Amino acid sequence: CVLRKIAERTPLQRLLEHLLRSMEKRDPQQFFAWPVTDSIAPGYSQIITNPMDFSTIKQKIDDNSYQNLNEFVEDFKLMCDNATTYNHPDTIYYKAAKKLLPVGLKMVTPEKLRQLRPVLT
Ligand SMILES: CC(=O)c1cc(-c2ccccn2)c2ncccn12
Repeated sequence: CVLRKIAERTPLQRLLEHLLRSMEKRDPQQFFAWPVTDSIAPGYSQIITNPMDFSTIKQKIDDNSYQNLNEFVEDFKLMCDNATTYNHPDTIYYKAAKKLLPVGLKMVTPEKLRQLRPVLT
């Protein structure tokens, strides 16, 4: 029906949504769920020129903005790097980012991705 175009998912979108859900599970306090505001983080927008968070990644998946897996991984790394740039090492946000980065990167190793194929096709 031309009026209600159901958003069909490409295989890449299905892979990225699966990976995003897995990464979000490793952020139970939802520190990375939403954009960081200047009200909760003074001067944030002056210090962090390319902000990134899970909700923005989700929107980019839905908008089919990622051409490949690497662009998605780059945004995940950017999100974690922003947190270690803005926050001091003794903060919960810095420590959470330091823990989340390797966990997220392990999800996209060739070995892990091979295990995924049957599930996602
Ligand atoms: C990710 C990050 O840098 C962050 C998340 C938060 C945050 C996230 C959810 C609820 C409250 N704060 C935050 N607060 C102060 C300074 C930095 N942050």
